[in-house]
Amino acid sequence: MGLTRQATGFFTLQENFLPAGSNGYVVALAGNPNAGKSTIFNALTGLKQHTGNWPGKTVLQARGKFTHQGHSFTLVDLPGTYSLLASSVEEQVARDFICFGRPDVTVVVVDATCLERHLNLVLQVTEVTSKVVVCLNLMDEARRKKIVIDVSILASELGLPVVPTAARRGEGLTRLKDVITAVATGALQPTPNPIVYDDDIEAAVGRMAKALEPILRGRLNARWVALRLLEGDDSIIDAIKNFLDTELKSPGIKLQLKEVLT
Ligand SMILES: Nc1nc2c(ncn2[C@@H]2O[C@H](COP(=O)(O)OP(=O)(O)OP(=O)(O)O)[C@@H](O)[C@H]2O)c(=O)[nH]1
Ligand SMILES: [Mg+2]
Repeated sequence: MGLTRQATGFFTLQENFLPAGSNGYVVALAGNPNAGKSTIFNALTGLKQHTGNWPGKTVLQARGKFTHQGHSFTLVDLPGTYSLLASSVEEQVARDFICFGRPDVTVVVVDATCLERHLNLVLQVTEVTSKVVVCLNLMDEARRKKIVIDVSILASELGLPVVPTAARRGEGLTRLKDVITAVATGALQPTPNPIVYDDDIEAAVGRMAKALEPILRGRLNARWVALRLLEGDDSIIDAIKNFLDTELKSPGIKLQLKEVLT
């Protein structure tokens, strides 16, 4: 019967973002609502994705292209999301793309005027992928509010490149493209500082991840999946079934999970 629609779920997801003939690197733009993702998207691609002052307006991901230093990029503007826990449609769209769309680079746009709140998503994304660039946007607002951020300390604490921008004025966007290019080509390899949990959680996650590795076969970060399962986020089981056509409900995995939890 050949490949079924279901069996090609992963490719279907890619097709949604990348129509036939697309080439080059894929860059995801993630971030909390109102961080300035669509403003950056429009500035980089020349398209006119709606921007405004209310949260959650980008519900579906928009796609556009740009070239830089001789490389082609497809930029995907994701809906605003506070977390990757997929508790709303927007969060699920963003999570699914970051996890299963396999972007070459994920840019997390954060608001420099309320950095602490926005860094939560940065940390969550680094649990899925290390190919992350932090875009520290709204720097003009931060300056106006006399907020001073030591960008190099922030970068070394996170283990990630951090690019300050004021996207509405076009500030910092060339450097943002330089850094995206460096990460996409592998010239720059971010090494995010891992989040370390309590010993008992780490032990459970370690065992669970080991059981998941042969099933996921490098298509998704096993540690991240283990954390979601231990947290009781069952939506990841369905997403893995959909996009990777892989069953996590097998008796083997259920048993593993039960063993780890007891
Ligand atoms: N002052 C200032 N305003 C900005 C900057 N970047 C974006 N904005 C403004 O912030 C508001 C939100 O920007 P958007 O680009 O729509 O934000 P978003 O992250 O796409 O929002 P969602 O789609 O809801 O997730 C708009 O009014 C932008 O003009 C910036 O660097 N400085
Ligand atoms: Mg938007």
